[in-house]
Amino acid sequence: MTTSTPADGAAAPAAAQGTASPAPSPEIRKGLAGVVVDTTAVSKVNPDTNSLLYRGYPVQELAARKSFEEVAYLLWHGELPTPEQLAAQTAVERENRALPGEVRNAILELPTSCHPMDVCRTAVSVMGAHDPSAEDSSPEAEHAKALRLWAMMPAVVALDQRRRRGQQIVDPDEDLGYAENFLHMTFGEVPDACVVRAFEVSMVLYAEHSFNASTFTARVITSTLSDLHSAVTGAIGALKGALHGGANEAVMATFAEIGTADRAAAWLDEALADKRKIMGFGHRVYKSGDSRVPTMKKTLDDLVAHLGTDEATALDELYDALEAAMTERKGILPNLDYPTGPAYHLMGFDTPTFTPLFVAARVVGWTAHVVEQRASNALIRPLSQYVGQAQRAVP
Ligand SMILES: CC(=O)SCCNC(=O)CCNC(=O)[C@H](O)C(C)(C)COP(=O)(O)OP(=O)(O)OC[C@H]1O[C@@H](n2cnc3c(N)ncnc32)[C@H](O)[C@@H]1OP(=O)(O)O
Ligand SMILES: O=C([O-])CC(=O)C(=O)O
Repeated sequence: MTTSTPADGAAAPAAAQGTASPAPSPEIRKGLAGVVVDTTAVSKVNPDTNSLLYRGYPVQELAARKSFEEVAYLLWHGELPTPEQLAAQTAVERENRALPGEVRNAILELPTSCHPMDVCRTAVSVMGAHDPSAEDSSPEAEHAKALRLWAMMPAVVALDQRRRRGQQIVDPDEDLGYAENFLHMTFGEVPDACVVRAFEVSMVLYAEHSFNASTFTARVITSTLSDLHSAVTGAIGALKGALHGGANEAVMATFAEIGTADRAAAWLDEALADKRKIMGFGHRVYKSGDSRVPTMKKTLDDLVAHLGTDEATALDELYDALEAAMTERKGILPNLDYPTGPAYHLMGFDTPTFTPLFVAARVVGWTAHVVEQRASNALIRPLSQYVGQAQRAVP
């Protein structure tokens, strides 16, 4: 026999105390949907106006006018940097781009068959084990660790894609900006400005998104007074799933399954009949469109026009056909993972590298939230309603 009780920690029901009233049922919000759990000053997601503000600035304006480095500074410090502040951050970022030997060796020991998100997770864990101030949680130490971690992530992602392709590892180039250097380490050369710009826009758009599942994971871990690298390691695990960051690579699997634009509607009807979730569509917070999609779709279209290949045009047509069919059948709109998937493919990244690219950007948001959580901490520990066996004697 199973029993249903009030939430653990709640007052015992009157019935259990010998009176007749039934046990009150606690309100359960599955998946914490619609629950406000804390305040934040890092970003504001507004589904009513389809807007996203980073520290008060509209993200599409930041994507158009600011570098990813400037946006990272803004998210960490609350204000855009002065030229001196940016130069100081840039100097530290460039100094820390090369992976320490122990991180590089740990990656090279992993099987090339493991998922690149496992590589990211392991790399961050090893960075934490070797970080001289791993256990120092002062705001200064946390910012310094966040900056080092952010600076090293491109080398992790690039090294892993190259080793899986059997290519020689490319060292960072201190004369290049963040986005150019990332692409240089991955592809052995800096691509055209249009590709660099598209990549940088994706980094800005992916950098932060309030209390999404991976950021909340980082905040839960921080709330126990654990360290920053543990919080980021856990967040990477949460981002890997297909309902969150893993959707950007799942989008490419969908496109591969469909093949061509003319097959999109029929494919969708069958997938929906089979009750499949269509990756890259839908969102827990935005119900009438993701604020970031118009900017990223325009960036994808620019990339397609710039490349001018049949493959790029066909991919864009397939994108439009599936979006139109999904809007018509279900009224469910694309999220950011929908345009970033094909954009990363056209830039030349392997599909399993897409979610690690999301990590490289979101590490900024995660660490901004770690600092915010620590500054005003309360252990995150919700209640549950027990529905298991009633109390019984051990035989
Ligand atoms: C950057 C990011 O992390 S954005 C999210 C990336 N994830 C994805 O793209 C995965 C696909 N999308 C989904 O699974 C969902 O839309 C989520 C998980 C993102 C949001 O889910 P929720 O807010 O919990 O919405 P929920 O799952 O309750 O959906 C409501 C209804 O819409 C349907 N629905 C939502 N998204 C989809 C989808 N992508 N494909 C098909 N149906 C969908 C659900 O089946 C449900 O239908 P029902 O009421 O008939 O049962
Ligand atoms: O907010 C969410 O739930 C998911 C998302 O779009 C993100 O993390 O960028």
